[in-house]
Amino acid sequence: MRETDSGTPPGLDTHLVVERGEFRLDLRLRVAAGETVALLGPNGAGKSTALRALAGLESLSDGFVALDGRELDRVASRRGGEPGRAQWVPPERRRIGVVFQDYLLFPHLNALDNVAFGPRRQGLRRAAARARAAGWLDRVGLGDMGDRRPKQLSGGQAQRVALARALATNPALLLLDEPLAALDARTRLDTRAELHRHLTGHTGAAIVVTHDPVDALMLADRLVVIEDGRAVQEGDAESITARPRTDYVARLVGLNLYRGRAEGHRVALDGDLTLTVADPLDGPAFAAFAPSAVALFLKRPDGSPRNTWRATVSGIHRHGDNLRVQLEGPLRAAADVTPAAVAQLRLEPGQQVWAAVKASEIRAYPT
Ligand SMILES: Nc1ncnc2c1ncn2[C@@H]1O[C@H](COP(=O)(O)OP(=O)(O)OP(=O)(O)O)[C@@H](O)[C@H]1O
Repeated sequence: MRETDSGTPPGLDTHLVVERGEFRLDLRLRVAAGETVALLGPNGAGKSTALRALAGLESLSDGFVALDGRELDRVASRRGGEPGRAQWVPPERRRIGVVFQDYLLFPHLNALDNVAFGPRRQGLRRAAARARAAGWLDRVGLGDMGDRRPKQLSGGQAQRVALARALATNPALLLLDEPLAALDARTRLDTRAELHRHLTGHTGAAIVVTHDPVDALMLADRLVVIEDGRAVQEGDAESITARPRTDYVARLVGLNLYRGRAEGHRVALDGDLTLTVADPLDGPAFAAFAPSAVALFLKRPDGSPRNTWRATVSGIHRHGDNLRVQLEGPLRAAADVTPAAVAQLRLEPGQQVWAAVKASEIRAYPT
């Protein structure tokens, strides 16, 4: 691996602490050069605050930001009063490219000059900066739109110009805040694929903030889930999907998740229900199963070695080709059933049913 002057591997190394009234962001994060990390989390988790702090637009209460071995920000020891800055590089001198939702393009410059702005700042002459900008507009498929003002571009086009503008400076760190959120479904699909290509070609580190698990899975090498200012789970898509550790993550990946205590093949859940699982385990455990693993019956099913419980239907919604049935009772759970099954069982809110899940469909793992 390439090394920086200080001998550290290139990329981002940071500990962000931002205190703002009740809210506290406390996030330790490393992103290698060439790697894309998705920051995922519910509203108000602190995702945008993290990006703004990295860009230098938000003051750290504590911690540091180092990029390619160079410190951009460090808060001096806080003992005895207000935090001071031991190191501070202003936003415009950080090698960071940003695409923020509320900060897309300069309205008074055309697309070409928007993209040329960064290279100009880096000291390139006007003609050279424009040539580089034209090259980037080409790469995002907007070679013929250089003379358009932002208000003459569609949302998707403006987003691509913003991406070209961020990449044109060859940033060591690329920050994208909900890059696809404003786009309609069709444009989103195309832009996501295109963005993925650019991220793959980008040699610096990249962080993408998103609400959308599909965007995160498609764009990033690694996911970091933050809730209430802290990282609650991180890993690749496979490990997070297989073993969610919070209710938010479980909902995100579409699983029913419960906490309990395992003793061999039995997991006693925090309510008073005990599940039988296929793989034995001991100690505090999570148990998770997919909504599609839940079968519904009007009468208690017998014979098969299933987990069964009595439940009340609290809601029915369309979910892809199936219907998702929300169940209340000793276990709050979602069940995916076919429209035919809903009709046959005459399911409706308020109705009592029996729910069943096979032991082999339940994943149990330590907390
Ligand atoms: N300018 C501000 N002044 C005071 N509090 C703020 C400000 N901006 C954000 N907050 C608070 O800081 C916390 C983190 O907000 P932040 O915008 O970083 O979350 P987020 O994860 O990006 O959320 P979203 O997905 O809704 O954009 C929230 O509790 C929010 O209410």
